[in-house]
Amino acid sequence: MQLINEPTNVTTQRIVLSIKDLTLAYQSERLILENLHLEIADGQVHGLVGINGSGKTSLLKCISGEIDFYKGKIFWKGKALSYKEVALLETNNYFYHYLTGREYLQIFQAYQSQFDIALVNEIFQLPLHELIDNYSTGMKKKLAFMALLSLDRPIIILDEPFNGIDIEGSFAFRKIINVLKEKGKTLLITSHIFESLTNICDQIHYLAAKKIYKSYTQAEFGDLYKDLENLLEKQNGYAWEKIKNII
Ligand SMILES: Nc1ncnc2c1ncn2[C@@H]1O[C@H](COP(=O)(O)OP(=O)(O)OP(=O)(O)O)[C@@H](O)[C@H]1O
Repeated sequence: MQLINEPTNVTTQRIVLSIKDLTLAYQSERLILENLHLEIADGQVHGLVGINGSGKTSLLKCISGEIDFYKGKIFWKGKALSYKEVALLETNNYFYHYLTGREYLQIFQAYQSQFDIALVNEIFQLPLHELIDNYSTGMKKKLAFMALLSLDRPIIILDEPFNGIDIEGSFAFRKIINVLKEKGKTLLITSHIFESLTNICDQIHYLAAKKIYKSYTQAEFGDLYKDLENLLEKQNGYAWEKIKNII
């Protein structure tokens, strides 16, 4: 039996999600991603970190099919990836104003009738009878996460899932992510909360200079933290020296 967070050796596992030579520019034609490569093995949870604006959300949107004007190829099990393989939790979630939480989830339930709204809500405790408009930011994110769980897709992409979520909710999210992993789903998650990723990921990728700059296995997560500290020091060393004189 393999423990959930036991280090996995990616070289011995079958690569299922493969991104090759991905290059992306928006209208301005400034390159956001350039010849980016990324591989994820079957049933693994991978994290994606990088400074604000480095292109994490853009990459996730390419994988989920929301952006289709990139160059390069994305493969799922050796074939061109279809957006139907992917479930995406976006950073910000938008809802129709006049729906209650329950009505929203019932739309998803239509696709998977065995999805038990009441059971899942025992974990999240949302006031499902209320209009979503009256939900807080964190409650909306929980609702969107619940809806995503009803979609039985092999690739699950979570963009900043822990943003705005209370401690209990983050704990529940992590537990559910581990269940999804046990069920063989492949997950890619961004987060600015380093510890939220180290607890659940098999690998973490650092996105910088428009590509996957460096990838870290579980045994190397400590190096990632040190690398980030060193990078910050190198880039802004002078400012760090002087800042105490001006604030
Ligand atoms: N629709 C768009 N049109 C033009 N430029 C965009 C668009 N969306 C994102 N960008 C630019 O692409 C770059 C990458 O943005 P992206 O949102 O992918 O970064 P990120 O790493 O997810 O950032 P953050 O950590 O702040 O969420 C940024 O410079 C951003 O301004």
